[in-house]
Amino acid sequence: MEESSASADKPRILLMGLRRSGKSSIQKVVFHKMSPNETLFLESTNKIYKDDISSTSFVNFQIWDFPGQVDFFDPSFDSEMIFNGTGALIFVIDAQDDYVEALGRLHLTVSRAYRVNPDINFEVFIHKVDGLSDDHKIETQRDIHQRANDDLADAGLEKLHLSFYLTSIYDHSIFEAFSKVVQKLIPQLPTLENLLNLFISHSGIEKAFLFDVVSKIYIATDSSPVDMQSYELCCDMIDVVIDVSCIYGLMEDGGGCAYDKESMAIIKLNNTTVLYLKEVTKFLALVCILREESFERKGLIEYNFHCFRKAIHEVFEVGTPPQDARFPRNNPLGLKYGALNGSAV
Ligand SMILES: Nc1nc2c(ncn2[C@@H]2O[C@H](COP(=O)(O)OP(=O)(O)OP(=O)(O)O)[C@@H](O)[C@H]2O)c(=O)[nH]1
Repeated sequence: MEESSASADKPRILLMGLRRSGKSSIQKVVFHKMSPNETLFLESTNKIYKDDISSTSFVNFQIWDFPGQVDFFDPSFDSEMIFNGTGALIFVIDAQDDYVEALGRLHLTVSRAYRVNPDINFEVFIHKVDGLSDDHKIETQRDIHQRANDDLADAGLEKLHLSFYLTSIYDHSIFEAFSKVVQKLIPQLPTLENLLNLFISHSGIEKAFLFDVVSKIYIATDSSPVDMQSYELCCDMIDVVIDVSCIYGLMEDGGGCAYDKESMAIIKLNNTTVLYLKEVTKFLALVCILREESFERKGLIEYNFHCFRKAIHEVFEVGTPPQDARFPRNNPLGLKYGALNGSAV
């Protein structure tokens, strides 16, 4: 396959693992909105499948799905070319199967890749955990963690760091894990986090996520801890907004776009919580969770959102964080604080 130099420059995420471990399913569910049940009919991948998702997603990476059994000793396997320019290598282990063989393969793969490019982030997805009880999940993770690191220590590769995630395509865990993998590859992450912290503290918001709309990966959030329930709620909101927009928002001839500059939604839940979604860029949306009483200061939130959106555009356009020289140090965005009577000060 001919690659343009632009796409060759993008950092790659490699998905590797034994046959039937779930690689293609992960890719289809996260990036192509395939429903988990449909993956039962996926055929086995026989050659490297390169999926460039940058035209639909903020995630400017290529995802390479490798066929189950790559033969590293095959001369046609050019490990220099493949591992150089790789940002993250995700190794998928089927937790419902006997994983001894997978562990051997994991060791072979990461040690080979590390020798070519020690800067790769090595991520291990302990996958298909939907079939396991909670205790069994913890035990499996502990066992895989221990054995994989023992193998590395025996080979003198203590510096090679593996990160582990429990994942399944049948819940949000796969999106959450992919979010973490992608976040590590975003150089602007600390800036985004700071901007989100400033935005929520000035606007009385409890939690805010910056989402890649098409994949529902969150590329950043404020620095308060993420609880799965909040994340799931925000993912569900994106689904609702996009689905309603697809059904009722497009032109009769099918023209238009389900997600554009005008996209925004407010959902009030029956427990005094409000969900607030607004377009930030072509691919990104801000999704916030806040209390009903904070939402009384809607004007303030909208003003602060406007400043936040502008700053995000600057971060990505210029590629550098807003400079202190241009923004006062204690309030780099020019945000306004909400007073208790609802007016901005
Ligand atoms: N229970 C469960 N099954 C899964 C999960 N992910 C994938 N599967 C199933 O695992 C089977 C194999 O999935 P594939 O995505 O084809 O696996 P692959 O690793 O791409 O396989 P090759 O192309 O042969 O290398 C399919 O029947 C999927 O439905 C999961 O999270 N939970």
